[in-house]
Amino acid sequence: MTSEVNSKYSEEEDGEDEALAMAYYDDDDDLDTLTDGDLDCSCEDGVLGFSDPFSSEVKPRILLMGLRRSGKSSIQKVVFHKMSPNETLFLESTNKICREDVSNSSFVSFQIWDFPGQIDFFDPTFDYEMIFRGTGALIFVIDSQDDYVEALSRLHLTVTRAYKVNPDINFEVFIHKVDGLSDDHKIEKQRDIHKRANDDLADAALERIHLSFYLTSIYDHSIFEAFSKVVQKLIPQLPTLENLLNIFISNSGIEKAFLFDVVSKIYIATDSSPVDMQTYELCCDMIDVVIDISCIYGLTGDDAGSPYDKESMAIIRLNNTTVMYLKEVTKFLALVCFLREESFERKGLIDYNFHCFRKAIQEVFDVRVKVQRSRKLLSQRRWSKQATPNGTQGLPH
Ligand SMILES: Nc1nc2c(ncn2[C@@H]2O[C@H](COP(=O)(O)OP(=O)(O)OP(=O)(O)O)[C@@H](O)[C@H]2O)c(=O)[nH]1
Repeated sequence: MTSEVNSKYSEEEDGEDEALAMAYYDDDDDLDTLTDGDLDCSCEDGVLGFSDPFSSEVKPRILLMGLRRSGKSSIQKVVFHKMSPNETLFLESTNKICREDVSNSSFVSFQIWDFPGQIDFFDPTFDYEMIFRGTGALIFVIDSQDDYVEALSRLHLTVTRAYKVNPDINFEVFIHKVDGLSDDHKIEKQRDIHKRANDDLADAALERIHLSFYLTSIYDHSIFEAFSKVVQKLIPQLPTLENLLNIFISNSGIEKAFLFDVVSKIYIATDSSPVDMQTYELCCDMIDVVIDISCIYGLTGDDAGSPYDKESMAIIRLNNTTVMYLKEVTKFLALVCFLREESFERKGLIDYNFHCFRKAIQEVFDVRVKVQRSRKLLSQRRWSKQATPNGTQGLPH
């Protein structure tokens, strides 16, 4: 395997008024163009954050719940704090709700709430209605190496309570610690847990509650993949991003492309072809290589900046005629592509199309920022109206 990692790569000129048009790849080496209309980057509700119908904040909650020692804190530490899986052996039990903002370190913006193992819904000091009301996703972690009868009844109680308060929550069940199980055993456990959990809901006449199941472990990439899917469901512009990726790869002779949040290694979108775990793992490894090499060789002594910047790019040639190509999209996002060596000969074309892709993504982000600003203004106005008894005074300009 050979690799080139270039943190000082000069990009094409960013012409402000340049038409958004993507050149496309075909076997005849022709270059044609697609117009703005083909690149549908419209945003239905105009927010590239997360849908949060309950508050003016664009940051929904992701709750981590489950029995004691099921692995909740480990998941959070490994995915968002780069803790090595072995270090989680020394984590102390969580005894109060730990809230963490994930928005400062990466584009993917939400709050994670890590709950202590045993939550008592009947405890009057625990305002679960308030908590569930602003929740986007509830992740329930089940330890697959332990007896899960109690976990299933806890799952049922939690889900039914949460659903009553907020039927829009996505319910995600992580069948966790599967590293100790054989492949057959994993499938068998998943089938059994799936059946029992859904039977419990059917018995309570709550079949309409949809549970999604994932086999996870902190000792491989499965936890990152599962988290990626949880997060993707909360991005209202996902179809737009997928659409842009589809157009980009089909016009550039690329086989697969992922849009990654570099800090967490969560992929926020990919094209519509199926994801295979090995490809995803290779992408994660590539991001690690780029960040590590950039940290060692990319930062000068007086430079306290980030090892990942707008000039970051990398090419890795695998020994099976596949090329991996990574490029910076925004401060927090990278595009990682898989393509055949012969397609990579048309790198100029790919770079041009990438340039158009990046512009389109930027437009989607700009809409998000605009909407965030107007939401903030709106909530400030509401607040100032509430502050004056007759509501006649508006917000000072
Ligand atoms: N084998 C294996 N062990 C894991 C995995 N995830 C977590 N663990 C271990 O499970 C134990 C409990 O993990 P925690 O993260 O503290 O569990 P928790 O759910 O936060 O526990 P409480 O804070 O008590 O609710 C630790 O020893 C972890 O190392 C996994 O994927 N595989």
